[in-house]
Amino acid sequence: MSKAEVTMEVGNDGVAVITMSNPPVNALALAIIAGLKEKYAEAMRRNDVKAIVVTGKGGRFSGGFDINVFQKVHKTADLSHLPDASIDLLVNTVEDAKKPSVAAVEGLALGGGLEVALACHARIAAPKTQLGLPELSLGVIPGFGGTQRLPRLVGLSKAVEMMRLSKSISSEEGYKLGLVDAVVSSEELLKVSRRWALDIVNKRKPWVRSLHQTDKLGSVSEALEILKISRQQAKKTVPHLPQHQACLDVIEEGIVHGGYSGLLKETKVFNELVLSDTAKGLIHVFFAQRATSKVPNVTDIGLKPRNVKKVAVIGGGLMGSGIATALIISNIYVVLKEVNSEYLLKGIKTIEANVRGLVTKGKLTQDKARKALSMLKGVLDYSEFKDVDMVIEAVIENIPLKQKIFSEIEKICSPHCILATNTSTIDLNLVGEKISSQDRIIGAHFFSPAHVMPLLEVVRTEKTSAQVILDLMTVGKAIKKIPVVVRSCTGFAVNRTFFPYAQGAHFLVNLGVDLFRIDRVISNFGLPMGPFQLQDLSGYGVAEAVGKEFATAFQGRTFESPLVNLLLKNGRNGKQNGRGYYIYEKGSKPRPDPSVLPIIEESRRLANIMPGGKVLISAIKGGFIAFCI
Ligand SMILES: CCCCCCCCCCCCC[C@H](O)CC(=O)SCCNC(=O)CCNC(=O)[C@H](O)C(C)(C)COP(=O)(O)OP(=O)(O)OC[C@H]1O[C@@H](n2cnc3c(N)ncnc32)[C@H](O)[C@@H]1OP(=O)(O)O
Repeated sequence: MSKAEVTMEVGNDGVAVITMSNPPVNALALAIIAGLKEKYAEAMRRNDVKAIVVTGKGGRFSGGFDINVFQKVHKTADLSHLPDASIDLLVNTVEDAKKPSVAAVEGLALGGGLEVALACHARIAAPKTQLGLPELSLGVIPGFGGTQRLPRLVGLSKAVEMMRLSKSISSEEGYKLGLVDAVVSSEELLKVSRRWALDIVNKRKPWVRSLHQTDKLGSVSEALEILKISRQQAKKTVPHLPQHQACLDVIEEGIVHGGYSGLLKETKVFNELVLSDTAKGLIHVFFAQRATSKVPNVTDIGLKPRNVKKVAVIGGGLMGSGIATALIISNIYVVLKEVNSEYLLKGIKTIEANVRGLVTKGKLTQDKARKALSMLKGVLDYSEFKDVDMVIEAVIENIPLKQKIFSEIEKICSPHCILATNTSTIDLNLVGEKISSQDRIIGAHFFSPAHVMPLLEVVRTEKTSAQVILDLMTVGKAIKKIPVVVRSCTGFAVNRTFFPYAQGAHFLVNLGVDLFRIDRVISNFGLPMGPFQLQDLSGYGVAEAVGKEFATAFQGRTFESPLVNLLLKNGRNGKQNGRGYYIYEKGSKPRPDPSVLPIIEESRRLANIMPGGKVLISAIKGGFIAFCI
């Protein structure tokens, strides 16, 4: 691991180029921050230095403050790891220095990295550079002045949107907004930045200290109105996350009392949030998510991923069409196979609707949508399977059917073709029982909607080869998923965890607890929705199939609720046919469906676990909540 360092080179033009180097993202480790202070002090002392350019090595400016430091703080609860650099470094040393600084920004400038650039007197960026303040996604707020400088450069509304959604913008958009002073090619970046710095010295360019700019803030009353609306949005969408309101409070402090006061409050609030449970949890997730990409004896044995250009998806239902969508929008050619023209057309229509939905949400351009759909071919047989690099089977959770399909595709596909199943629960050894090439069997368990949800369970058996695992992990990353490698057992990781949770919910309902109250308790606890609304989304057929698998795998240890089967008999299948626990009407939130209550009563009668169940409500309620936590 090359060490973190800050270098400085002074050119004949009198410009000192200070370069941060801390691969792979030039994170602002404490050594980098100390190095910046040291080089700046030297640059200020030297008479041959007229101006400074700050840049990052390796085509990236900086990915922000070193998040490892937060982990150190969490372990020790010792904030001294976080001495104040916002004022000391970025105000006193950079922004208020007697010599101007220009940031030469390439690749990405995120968090503290962008904040260093904001403290400079101009920013020159290479094309498509990623600029953002994603600190709220880590449970904190920008702590190097971003809450004050960003609104003063791009305007309050845009700044609040970028911070609250941890949404980056490109250097091109930054130029339009006034965050970036010029966008030039990588080759020109340093030259233009040096010239810009000298132009500031010679008064040919403005010497801008963004902390003191107010022209983009509008009037205080307008600003307070924007913040009021943002507060209401945060209260509604993320009521459990303290960093959102805290960020708005800090921004307001600076608007009402001035940028410097805002900085002082920012540092205080930042240090409080660093120790919050939310920050501890989200920073753990940050590293845990990256740790999943390191799989012993797979990613560390020198294997190179093979190029997967063409994938066959078998089954154009909810999951198959979602998987096909995820592949084609990432430029992977898809052959979608169904058993008849009606189902095939339905699958293709679903994919087209998925792609249109992404365009409507601004997640895909029209051109990319057209290109994606051009990479989809519907078939009714295996004739196009000879040259596919991977097959993903996504048919119903029926073991004999899956075994039949795998026998067929093993005969038709090339010997290197990856044979994947999207099963959510069935043991892969069972799925592949009838084929010989067990090393190519792997689970590609997507989560509905497959073209949206980021998690991809990569399920391996004892025989799955390291190459196949690596190939699927690579495809997962290419289609913007987070691949997590798990072993093959009933339920793999997610459903094995989810199943007892769902069981508990059904247990309580059959004990007499109000179903809709359970959903309210869970959504008030902070999950996106309760177990029954979620069951409406995934459909009752899945719930019944998964329930049977678990009952078989854990005989005598599961509670078999009659409710799902009664619902199916009553012609209900959740949101899919508009008849679930809730009523689904376009444009409005799901409403409890009173016509489901008699079915629930019937389930209680059949389950007969506790007549009425009233006596246990308090204990159960406590137990259930504890259970969910
Ligand atoms: C004078 C002395 C005084 C000392 C002062 C002390 C400070 C004072 C108080 C602190 C104030 C800080 C204020 C600041 O506002 C806070 C922040 O900046 S928080 C961090 C904000 N940045 C981010 O959230 C970005 C996080 N990273 C990413 O989004 C992505 O990594 C990326 C940068 C977009 C790159 O993505 P990829 O190319 O996919 O690469 P990976 O994600 O796999 O990452 C590769 C590798 O790098 C590690 N890494 C990435 N970012 C950071 C980081 N910011 N800090 C530490 N490490 C980082 C990542 O974990 C991977 O590591 P690996 O898994 O390979 O070991």
